[in-house]
Amino acid sequence: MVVSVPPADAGASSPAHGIQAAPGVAVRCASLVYGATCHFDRLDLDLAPGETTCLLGPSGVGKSSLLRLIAGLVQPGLAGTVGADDGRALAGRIALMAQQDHLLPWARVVDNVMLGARLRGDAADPERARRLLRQLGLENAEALYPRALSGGMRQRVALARTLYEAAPIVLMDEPFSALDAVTRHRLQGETARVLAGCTVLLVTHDPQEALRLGHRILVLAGRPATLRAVAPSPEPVPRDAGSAALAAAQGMLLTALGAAEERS
Ligand SMILES: Nc1ncnc2c1ncn2[C@@H]1O[C@H](COP(=O)(O)OP(=O)(O)OP(=O)(O)O)[C@@H](O)[C@H]1O
Repeated sequence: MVVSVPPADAGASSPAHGIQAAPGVAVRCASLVYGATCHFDRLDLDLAPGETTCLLGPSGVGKSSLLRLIAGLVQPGLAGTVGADDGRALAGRIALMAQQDHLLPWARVVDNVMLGARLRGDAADPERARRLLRQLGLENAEALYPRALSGGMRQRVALARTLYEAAPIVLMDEPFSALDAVTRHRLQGETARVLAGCTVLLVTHDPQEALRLGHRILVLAGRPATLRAVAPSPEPVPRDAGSAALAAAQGMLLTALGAAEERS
């Protein structure tokens, strides 16, 4: 999904991407019910303004559904209210990177990155798209079509397309899952830098990723599922993957995830 970004508010403090102040997001009374199965019910979630919240939990618990609810996508069985803490509408202020990359097969990489602008009828900025592609290690891929890309390259194009939107609220569903370990580590850092100051919800199955990137870490688990917070280590993000504090936090997070599996 690609959504439009209105002009910056006059006088608003700007996050690193220089567009708009990022609001907090409040999800209230969220539920996901299919037939007799209640995945979650009356769930509340707050995303702090300008911070990254990482969401973990067992497969099938409802993480992507929660993301879709915030994005305003309609899904049978999914309900709840979502609002911004600045009182303004969320529409046009969210960028979503879904699990599927949704690249257009007939458009070159650079045009896929600028797809949102094109769909809105906005002037596209090829230089900015190329800069993002370079940052994500795709400097030689801009003229290729998606059929010529590996799975990891496709995922990086989808990431570039999400970052190109410069939206103040960014929702990402396992954005680095198809990448090799070294590339993943590098792009986690790049992404954190580009998204500094944005309100981000990042779904991941990787505890270390959550610990590197999350100002807050939440685990969704149980049936019906509930949210539990796990303390991140105190350093600023992106955290050093090799730090002792991160290793200590990882032990606690793995224990929480083990308990979550048992509850689900
Ligand atoms: N149309 C449907 N009918 C019945 N159940 C559905 C339907 N669509 C989704 N579900 C169920 O909703 C649950 C939540 O799915 P969701 O994709 O949100 O989970 P998730 O936590 O993101 O999973 P994963 O980590 O594997 O991506 C799953 O158990 C899934 O089987």
